[in-house]
Amino acid sequence: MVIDCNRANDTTVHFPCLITDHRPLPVHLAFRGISVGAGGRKILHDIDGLVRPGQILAVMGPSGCGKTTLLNCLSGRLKLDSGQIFCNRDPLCKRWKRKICYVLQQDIFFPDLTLRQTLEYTARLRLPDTMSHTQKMQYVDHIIDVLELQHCQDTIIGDYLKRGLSGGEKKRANIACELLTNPSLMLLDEPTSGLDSHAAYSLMQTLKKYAVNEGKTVVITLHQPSSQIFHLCDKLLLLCNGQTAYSGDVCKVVDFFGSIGIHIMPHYNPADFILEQVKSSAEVRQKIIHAAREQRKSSDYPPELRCHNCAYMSDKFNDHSNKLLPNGTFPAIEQEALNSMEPDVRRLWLDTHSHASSSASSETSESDCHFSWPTSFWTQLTVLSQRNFQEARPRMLSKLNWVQTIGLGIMAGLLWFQLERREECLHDIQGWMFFSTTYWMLFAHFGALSSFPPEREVINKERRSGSYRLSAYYIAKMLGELPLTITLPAIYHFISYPMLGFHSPLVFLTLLAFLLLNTVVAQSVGFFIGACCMDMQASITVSALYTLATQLFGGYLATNIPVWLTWMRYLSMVHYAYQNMQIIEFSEGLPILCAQQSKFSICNESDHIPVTAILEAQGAHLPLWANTLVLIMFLVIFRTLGYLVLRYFKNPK
Ligand SMILES: Nc1ncnc2c1ncn2[C@@H]1O[C@H](COP(=O)(O)OP(=O)(O)OP(=O)(O)O)[C@@H](O)[C@H]1O
Repeated sequence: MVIDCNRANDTTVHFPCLITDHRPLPVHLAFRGISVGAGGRKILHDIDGLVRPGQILAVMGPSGCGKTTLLNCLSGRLKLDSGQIFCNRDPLCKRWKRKICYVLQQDIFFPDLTLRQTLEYTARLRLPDTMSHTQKMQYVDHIIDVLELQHCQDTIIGDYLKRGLSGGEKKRANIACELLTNPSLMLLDEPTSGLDSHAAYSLMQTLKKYAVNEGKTVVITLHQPSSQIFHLCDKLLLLCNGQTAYSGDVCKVVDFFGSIGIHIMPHYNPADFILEQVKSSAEVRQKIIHAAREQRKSSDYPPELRCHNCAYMSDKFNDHSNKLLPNGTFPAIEQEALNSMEPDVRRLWLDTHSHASSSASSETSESDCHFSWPTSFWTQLTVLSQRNFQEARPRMLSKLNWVQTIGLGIMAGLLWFQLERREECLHDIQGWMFFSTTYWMLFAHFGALSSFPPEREVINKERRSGSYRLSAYYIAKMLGELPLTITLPAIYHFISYPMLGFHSPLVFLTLLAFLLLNTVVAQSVGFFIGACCMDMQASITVSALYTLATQLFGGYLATNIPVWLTWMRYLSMVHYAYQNMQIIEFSEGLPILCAQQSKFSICNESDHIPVTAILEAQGAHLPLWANTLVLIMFLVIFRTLGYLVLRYFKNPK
């Protein structure tokens, strides 16, 4: 049920009409003793932090100090060497991970979709099937409203080649996509970088209002905030070489530095001041880190982060705590721990566990422990097919591609215009077939190869956030792009083949079918190589080698292949399509008349050359059905291999 969500007043940020059942729990986030290493060195060392619903925790520090690494840990994407992360005193588990959104530093989108289309597809994929389409669209409207994106909702996202949204609008779009899932905890990696001071402040203000009004918990990394932005944050975690330089209230940081003899000059931006200190001499840095360590022993250090509270935060406790007793109370050990909590934390903890317990008896209990997809396979397949079609259309059917196809169709038609059915013209008829199959093989292969790297970025981002199944994406990609893949070769065939010489509609359509099958197979191989090679240069080299070998062994350029190399012919996809086109073309219509000085021995007994003699001259023996079967096997094998590579070898962590 959608409840009416009128603005309380003009200044209130109003968040999506919430279905009461889906209103997420506020999150009290605490992390303690986080240590992480990579590449043989420690990146984060014993990091603590705490942030409550409605608050913003700013993570600051010089470049390379470990801010992004910390967010990766908090989102659950990076395994900790040691330390603990708690949401409402629950260890971070799958149930909580689904309530977290992570806005990456890079704005990764499909550049040809408009902002509105991007948000609509995200909503259709990530909001549960229990919501109607209208409700999902209402969510989108509200998000656009909240993030003040109305004026650019129909602008394409754009990239460095096509102008689209501005940098600030892209950042907001990035955040909007994540907010659509109505998360409890938001992690944002440098959302203000690259924005001018006004855009950065305005974005931070929106986030602040959102956090306060909706009770969201926000963790944000900042590089060099203005003092206005700095004071919008409630908590600060200052990092220095992966160690804590300060963890506490923003308003107390200047006093903290003052207490160790580092005083801020009047009218100085405190954010600039503290960053300068953690970037200064090793001696000063050590002094600050030491003071931050001492700060942990002080009485006003949050009790949640102190070690003597370890008992009630232990995994053991939390294992038991998921079970509310039948009489509605908790076991004695937990009751004792509950009494030691601050009132607001206790309330959140009780909410969390009563929610977990009540849902334990319902259908949703499974999804609390195990990951479940927000939408069904069918929904994912239909939405992704539509999105793939819409996203790929401007790229695959661009004006330039149309011009190229029509121009080439006319050129091929004129070059091989109305060829006679004589042995002297045989090589030219075969030339048209071979050219057509190899050209469309290259077009589809390199098209798939070049489109995959940018698309992979978006897919990886969406897979990391658990938006859909890989299988749904994979099938949708094939289905969504199929009409686009076959359009241009079909247009080429419609133009060039009748100019060459038209026998019957059946021959025309069968030749077209093999041309298209060959194109789709080539696209599969391109997709497979694109999925395997992360390096574009390497994938181009592998593709060039394969497609050139395919042409050389296709049966047209070289017919006297050394015996020990004949097996290569069977790896050439063009070979099969080319053979089939010959079988069809030379079996129907007028026969090919022998030349006076014929190279075919059969011409001693007959005045025309049968199709079998033409194929034998090339050393080809497979019948039509066998060539077709091999082409289909190529298609199935490369599509399956592409899926397996993405599923098991290029699985984003
Ligand atoms: N997988 C890895 N292997 C080795 N070193 C790594 C790895 N990941 C990160 N690092 C190193 O860890 C340090 C912290 O990286 P991180 O990206 O967290 O820094 P950051 O504070 O977010 O930097 P910036 O502000 O420039 O984005 C860097 O020195 C980086 O080179």
